[in-house]
Amino acid sequence: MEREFEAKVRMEQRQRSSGAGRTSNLRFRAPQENFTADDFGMGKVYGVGSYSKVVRATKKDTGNVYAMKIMDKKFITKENKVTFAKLERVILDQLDHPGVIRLFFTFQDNCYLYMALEPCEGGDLFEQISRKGRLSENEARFYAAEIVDALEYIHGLGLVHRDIKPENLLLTADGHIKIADFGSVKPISNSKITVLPDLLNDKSCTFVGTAAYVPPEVLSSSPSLSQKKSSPATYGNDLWALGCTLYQMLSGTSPFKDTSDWLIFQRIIARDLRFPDYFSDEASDLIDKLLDVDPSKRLGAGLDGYAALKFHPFFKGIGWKNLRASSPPQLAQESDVGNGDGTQSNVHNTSQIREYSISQNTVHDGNGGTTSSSSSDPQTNNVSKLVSIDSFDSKWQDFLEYGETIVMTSTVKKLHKLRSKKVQLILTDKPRLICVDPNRLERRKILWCDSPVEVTIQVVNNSLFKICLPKKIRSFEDAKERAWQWKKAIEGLVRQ
Ligand SMILES: Nc1ncnc2c1ncn2[C@@H]1O[C@H](COP(=O)(O)OP(=O)(O)OP(=O)(O)O)[C@@H](O)[C@H]1O
Repeated sequence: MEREFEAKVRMEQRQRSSGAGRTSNLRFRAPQENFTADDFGMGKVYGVGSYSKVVRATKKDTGNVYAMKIMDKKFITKENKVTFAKLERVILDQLDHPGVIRLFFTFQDNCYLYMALEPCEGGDLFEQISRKGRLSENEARFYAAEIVDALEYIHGLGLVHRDIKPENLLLTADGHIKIADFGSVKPISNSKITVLPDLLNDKSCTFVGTAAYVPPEVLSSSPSLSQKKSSPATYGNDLWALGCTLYQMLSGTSPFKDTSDWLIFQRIIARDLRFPDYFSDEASDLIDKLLDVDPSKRLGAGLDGYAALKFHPFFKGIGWKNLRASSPPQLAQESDVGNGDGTQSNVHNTSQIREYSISQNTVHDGNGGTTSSSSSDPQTNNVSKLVSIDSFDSKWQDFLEYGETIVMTSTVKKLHKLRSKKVQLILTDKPRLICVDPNRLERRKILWCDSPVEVTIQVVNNSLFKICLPKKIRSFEDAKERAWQWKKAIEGLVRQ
């Protein structure tokens, strides 16, 4: 795998030195350094994405702090994510806007690629919505304005982000928005951004976004999402996602939220959109215009689109020229509990749809969940992805025995009567299912280990599942909606 990765990089370098393509004179602003991981003190994990882990890293000699995006070369090669990683590197290198995460430098070693990014200590917009339940109109207006300002810049360069969602909208320590995660970006034909031709043409770049924020035209252009057919990338994609994000800020949940991706897609295609009555007329009107089924008619698309968007009555009072100098909303801290209507249902609804099929073979299980009869089952595919990315996180290594590997892990809620407790569930290849206190980093229990003991998993819905042991049933809620993945992973190990 590693060789394959190096070969791809070498091929890219050869193409560059032979002058092929539009990047023959591409010089990186953010240099490729000869640093090693030992040059940094690695701190807390900011977040884990589908192909990376982002860690707070302090350069030992300068004391400078970075958000270090670390990608396992074997993992990204195996999962065909090399293009995403390279594309993000090349694009971020050329972006310069206060509303976009800045890339400072990159380096690599035998196993990992490292991207030193500007750190965002305020978490992401999803967390703010979760903590507050829902945002006030003033708060939502401010964040929406900063997103519009950054999108105007990105679109002005001829780029479509294609994965705008609250999780990718990060917050600085003082509360300003920065757009992150440019792995799905698509340059349009006359883009001002320089990109290697192989990055533009690579088939592994097929991408349709994140279920809850995907516009209807992307769904109707790929009846089976497994088809390697490029979805039409237009600025309208991001404007639709902006409309969904604004709706989510104001209500606490995304507008087409449902219990499975399949049902979400049905609601998007039917534009099954309902506005809560506490939305102001201006907010409803703006969202309505961003969620136009015709991408070219969405407010913000078209030639003078951004002027029309910025002058919408919802944005009345926004000082567009001084946005970054004006005071952002107060950030809610982790201990703050939201009490709006959105709190209860505010679980991540962001499963990413990249190259697998969700169409004909998906059937409903009668419990509000879905399962699939085919080998291209998304849930099954996700399990194999998680095997790698979860093993990538070494925080839980202390709980393992020698040679034991993590198959899947998640912070979940253990539900008991009316109470719930946060626990870290760790499934290993031994196999064992370990329950850890994630705050104290102490082992609480081994729920199950390889023995003649029968274990089955009952899925209640995408988030809720029960681990059924002969003498005990324990209920859990996985906010990342991985109930089906837990079932497949645990029962898969039982069968082996
Ligand atoms: N600059 C940053 N500062 C602080 N946290 C960050 C930064 N960049 C990313 N993160 C955190 O790390 C998480 C993963 O980052 P990112 O989305 O870039 O990874 P990814 O592997 O491309 O994931 P995916 O494509 O699944 O969203 C983010 O959701 C966020 O919580």
